[in-house]
Amino acid sequence: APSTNNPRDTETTTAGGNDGVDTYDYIVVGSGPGGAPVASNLAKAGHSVLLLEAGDDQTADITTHILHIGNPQVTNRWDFYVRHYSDDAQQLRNNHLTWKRADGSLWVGNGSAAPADATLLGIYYPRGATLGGSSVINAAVSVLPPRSDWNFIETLTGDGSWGADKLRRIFQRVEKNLYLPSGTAGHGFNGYLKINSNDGTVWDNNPQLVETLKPMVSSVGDDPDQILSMFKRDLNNASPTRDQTQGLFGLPFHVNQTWGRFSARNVVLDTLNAKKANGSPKHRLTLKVHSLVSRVLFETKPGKKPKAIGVEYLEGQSVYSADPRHNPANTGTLRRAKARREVILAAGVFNTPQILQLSGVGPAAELSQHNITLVANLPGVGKHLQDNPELPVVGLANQPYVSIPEPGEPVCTFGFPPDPCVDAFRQGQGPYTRAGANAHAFMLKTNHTTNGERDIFMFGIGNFAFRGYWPLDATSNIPFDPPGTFGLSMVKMNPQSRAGTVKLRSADPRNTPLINFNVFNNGADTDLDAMADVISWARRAFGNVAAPLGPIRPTEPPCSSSTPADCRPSDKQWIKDQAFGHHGVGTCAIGRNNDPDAVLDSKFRVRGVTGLRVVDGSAFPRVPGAFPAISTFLLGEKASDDILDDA
Ligand SMILES: Cc1cc2nc3c(=O)[nH]c(=O)nc-3n(C[C@H](O)[C@H](O)[C@H](O)COP(=O)(O)OP(=O)(O)OC[C@H]3O[C@@H](n4cnc5c(N)ncnc54)[C@H](O)[C@@H]3O)c2cc1C
Repeated sequence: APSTNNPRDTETTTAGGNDGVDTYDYIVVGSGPGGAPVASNLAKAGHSVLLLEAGDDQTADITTHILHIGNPQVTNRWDFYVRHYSDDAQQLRNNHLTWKRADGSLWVGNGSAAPADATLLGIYYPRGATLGGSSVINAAVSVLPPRSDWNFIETLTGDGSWGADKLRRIFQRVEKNLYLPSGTAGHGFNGYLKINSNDGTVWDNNPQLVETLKPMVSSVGDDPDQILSMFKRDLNNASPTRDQTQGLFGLPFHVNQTWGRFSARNVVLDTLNAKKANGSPKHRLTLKVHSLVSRVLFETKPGKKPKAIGVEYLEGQSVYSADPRHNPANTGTLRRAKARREVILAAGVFNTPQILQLSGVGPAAELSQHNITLVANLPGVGKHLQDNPELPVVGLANQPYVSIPEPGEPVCTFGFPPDPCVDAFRQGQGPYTRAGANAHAFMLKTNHTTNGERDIFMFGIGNFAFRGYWPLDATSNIPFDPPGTFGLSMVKMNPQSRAGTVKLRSADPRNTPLINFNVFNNGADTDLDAMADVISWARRAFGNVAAPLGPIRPTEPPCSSSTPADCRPSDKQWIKDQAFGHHGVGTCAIGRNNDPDAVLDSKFRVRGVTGLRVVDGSAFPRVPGAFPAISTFLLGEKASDDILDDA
């Protein structure tokens, strides 16, 4: 069934001007890490809540439960194509541009190699569009941001309910830590948000990876002979020096005891399925999937700010054009729902600003181009899009990386059927029930850190380098990595560039917006120099990997010279050309009262109107740390507190 209604939750009111439209206390739009906790907490507090989600509920798809194979699928993702630059010449240098050919097929490669009949779509940027949002398709890396990211919001807004200590307490409230001794300071053990880390055994089966990481450990002054204990160091520890501490750590993930994905979907379903003793629903939560919200409805009265009183949505499967299953003939059925108290937008970094703009809340000049009636002139809606630039430093070892199988265990095909590891997973056994070899993080502080904190996050992969995303059904000129490839993925934290934009392509709510990340714009040298330093550092570390595996020969970024200074200009150009991202935030940012670009106040309220908040990745004024999912869950929790305080 496309929707799950608790009949007594909906009140179809014919009196009081509600026009026979279903009315709830709150309407939440989007069920990712931002929206799911809000919908759940408001319902648990006794309110009636309608949660509208454009995607499906894919709980029945086993791949959405197995982190090791849970990639974006046609059933759970939206395909966006973005620009990194306004400058066409620079844009065309990216090796992962997706193009559409005359026969409708997709091709991936840079501008110099594109077939003559190909039209540029852009750089592929998938988002989760399913119950649970992107937390159902992400890599589930679960890292708290540095304290400074939360303190920044406190300083920016002067709101003492922000700040690192406050958010750490929220984390403790919601975390269900599965990898540390109960009672470990700074962690929670009784919450809902399951976070697990490696138990150390994976490293026995991946000795070459361990050898590869040893020179990196030495480079920050740590003892490589102690490396196995470092894999269990807690990256989310509460030490006051955490954000300055370099070196190797274990990497936590939002998964359960047997490495099954825990996502925002669980938060919704657990609330929806909770029952009273008599078997009736415990909470007044109504979920409607296949519901693409097209605009917020406002009530306007003289002398008062416009008040959000509900939403319009298109009911139907795959109505949005980014859905790979989209059929343009499917226009959906227009529906309305009303909110007595508030509407909360949590549709993600691209769709929340799109909904606001379609509703008349955004930059006045842009809205008038699309003949949208202005409700509130907020120039910051869709501005300040930002991301963590990511790039692998790649090398070739003298041997292939071999992961030693546990005796008697099947060989996994990573989702290609028949995959014997899927059956084993269903029985709580096999390789998919344990941490993979990517369950480590190497943290580095470069000379370009702007605040004395570590500014680079890394992890290493054998036989493969992660160069970003492109449509899997595309043909491409991207070569396969030979066995022995070592891909050291680096993620730039605290990126300085915050100049991306999300603008309406048209007033059709089924159309995707125009997205340009404008990467390496402001503060470009800080980010580029930090990443270029890491490339030089990694080449040195590769050269120090012991025989017979090493030394590892650096292959990418390409540079034939052995003199680091000679490589630097081409390295910086390579970073500009090939860095990618998938952590976009900031398009409806919280900001100070006198900032014209501040879309939200410190309580997530949309300025210029009442009854409307934004609670998702768009609200961050800067990218939280290296990975935003856990920070977004915490936003959802904090916003729940703020909304209930006002209720
Ligand atoms: C492939 C991939 C890998 C990632 N890996 C990691 C990682 O390992 N660790 C990490 O921390 N972060 C990772 N991220 C990022 C992280 O998952 C997101 O930052 C996070 O999920 C954002 O949460 P959100 O609530 O803002 O939006 P989302 O999770 O994107 O949820 C938005 C929801 O709103 C729905 N929606 C959109 N428009 C409408 C509409 N008009 N009407 C109704 N519903 C709508 C969407 O269908 C979606 O379900 C990854 C993201 C991707 C895509």
